[in-house]
Amino acid sequence: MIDFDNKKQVAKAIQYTNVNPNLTKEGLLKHLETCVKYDFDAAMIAPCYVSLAKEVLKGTGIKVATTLNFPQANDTLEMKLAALKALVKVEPDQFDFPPNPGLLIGGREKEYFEEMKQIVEVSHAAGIVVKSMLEFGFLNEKQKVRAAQLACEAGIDWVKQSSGWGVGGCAATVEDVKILKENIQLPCRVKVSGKVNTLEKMQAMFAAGAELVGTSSGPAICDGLAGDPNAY
Ligand SMILES: O=C[C@H](O)COP(=O)(O)O
Repeated sequence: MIDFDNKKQVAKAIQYTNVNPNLTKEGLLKHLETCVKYDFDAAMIAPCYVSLAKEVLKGTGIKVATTLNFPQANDTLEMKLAALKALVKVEPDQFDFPPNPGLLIGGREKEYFEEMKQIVEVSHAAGIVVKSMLEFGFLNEKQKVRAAQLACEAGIDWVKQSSGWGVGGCAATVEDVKILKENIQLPCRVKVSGKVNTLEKMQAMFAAGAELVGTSSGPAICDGLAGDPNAY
């Protein structure tokens, strides 16, 4: 567990996110500048900006994290793998992707699992860390448990209860973080996201088992201010 009185440790548990489709190159550069200023763990940005972010953040130790088939989740596996092939070429350190919730809800666990497994295999071979956004807003209790277990079995590095963009109130809850934590084992770990916009909320999520947070309120959290609840 990090020391929440230590700003450096707090910053190093934050992946500062701006994956808005209307983000311009200038906006991206400002975002990266903020990542450097606070020394966040990662800049979480859209795939179209990975190359530029890699160049700008070179030597800072700040990771470049991005997304795959985000936020919709329902491309075919073939499409996801083709996009992944292109993503591997621009060398992000990590990416977050949503496995298709409809497969799990429809009882097609094998396909749900297989999708994650194949994505993990390609990514790990390229040295890329993979996080699954399990979109708990779509799932009932039993499905949430299975989603976490299957992601862990498939070799996913980090499970996350939501992209922060899904349905069903995508705001993170302590209960959902606990479900993740209780249904995975190391080396799989828990990332949380969705309206985690204050230090207090981050602290509560970490007490429940999260070790990383994806948030658009990184600076506000570090400065002890309230983040923008309507950031997205
Ligand atoms: O980490 C991903 C989400 O987009 C976070 O957004 P949010 O902090 O505005 O809820």
